[in-house]
Amino acid sequence: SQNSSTYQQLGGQPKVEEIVDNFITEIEFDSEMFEFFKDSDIDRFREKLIEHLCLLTGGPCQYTGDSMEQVHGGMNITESTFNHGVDLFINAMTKADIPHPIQNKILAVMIHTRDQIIYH
Ligand code: HEM
Repeated sequence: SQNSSTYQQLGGQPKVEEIVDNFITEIEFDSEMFEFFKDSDIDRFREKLIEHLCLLTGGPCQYTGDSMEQVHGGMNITESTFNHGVDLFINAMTKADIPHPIQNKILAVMIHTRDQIIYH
């Protein structure tokens, strides 16, 4: 409905966690993406991405991680790598059975982080 948040529509915290876990699996099996994460603390990444996705979709969360610029600024992420990451995220949502209209709502808010993540 118009009055409920995207967070509620996608299924709340259990679904946010399922999407993030699926996304981590997608990254692990993708050599281009895994290269960026090979020295990362994946438990921290999981925790912060869950908070971030909850907040991004209007859920009752606080984000305690670093800013998108701080985290991604030194990584030289190209537009093509960013788009590839979005594709993996779509796979993660599809495997969590998120309906396509809800996927589109999530992508619409996520796209605002693009300029903070791509290398300029
Ligand atoms: C496809 C391009 C992307 C790449 C290659 C990438 C890469 C990374 C890497 C390697 C880390 C871990 C940093 C570390 O170990 O300290 C990270 C953290 C993170 N990323 Fe990305 N990322 C991408 C896109 C995104 C997008 C689209 C979002 C959200 C909309 C996002 C949200 C986050 C968050 C919330 C963290 C955790 C920040 C923290 O720990 O404080 N990333 N990213």
